[in-house]
Amino acid sequence: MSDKLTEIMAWKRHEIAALVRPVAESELAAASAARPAPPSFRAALRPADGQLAVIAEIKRRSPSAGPIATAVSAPDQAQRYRAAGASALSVLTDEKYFGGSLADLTAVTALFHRDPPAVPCLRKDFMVHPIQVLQARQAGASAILIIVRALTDDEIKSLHTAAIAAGLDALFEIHHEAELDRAVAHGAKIIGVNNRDLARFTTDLALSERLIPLFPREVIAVSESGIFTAVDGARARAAGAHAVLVGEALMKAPDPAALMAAFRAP
Ligand SMILES: O=P(O)(O)OC[C@@H](O)[C@@H](O)c1c[nH]c2ccccc12
Repeated sequence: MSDKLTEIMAWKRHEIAALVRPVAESELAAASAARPAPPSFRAALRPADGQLAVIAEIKRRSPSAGPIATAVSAPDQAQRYRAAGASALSVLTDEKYFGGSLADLTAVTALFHRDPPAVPCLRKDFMVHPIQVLQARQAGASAILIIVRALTDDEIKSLHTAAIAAGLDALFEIHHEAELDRAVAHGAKIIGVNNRDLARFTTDLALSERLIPLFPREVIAVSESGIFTAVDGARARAAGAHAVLVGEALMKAPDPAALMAAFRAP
């Protein structure tokens, strides 16, 4: 595992230590039933028109890019992305490394509740315990992230079981072929290739081109990171991606709608 990812996961375990307690599937189901059902993340990634789905990420900064758009309001950015045609949103909720928060996610889903239509939101964070899945459901998320290379099989099983109990989808993120086998073994329905190597902070879409063709046909494929241009979007589509997950390029785009259209251009 990359040293930066190791560092972040260690921080995350420390950060949530005070919250950690057993979380029964019944509690997750009750938390889900107590709130309006969130829009389906999985359905958003297979649009009826067959076009490439765009998951637009709200990301103020990152270890690899540094500051991106540090003063942006999450609800404002969410509205901008919705107006631009985003299929779904990815909302960073890690504060230390990415400048996000659970409050951001709650504000975005509350906005969509007040002012429909709602766009499904992925809670983008380093998940290590079901308590974070409960937090995600309570914040109105539609999906959570499972970073395969950073978790044991028991941890993955625990998070995936909790997500299912809470009525959430799970985006399994991989960076190597061995991780694809693990994700499939866990019954992943949505698998993303992170084109960024968190050890060297390099990105290479060749990773999506190599790994996505190996996915089982029924799995929804997402190409994540380092997608900036129409060519990048075309490469992801040609590799067999159903969706792209884009942060920095869309956070910096003067016209997010034009950039999303460019990713989808035939
Ligand atoms: O800003 P980019 O290069 O478009 O990357 C977006 C997204 O893929 C990236 O932020 C990401 C992919 N996997 C993650 C896991 C945690 C935090 C962030 C990420």
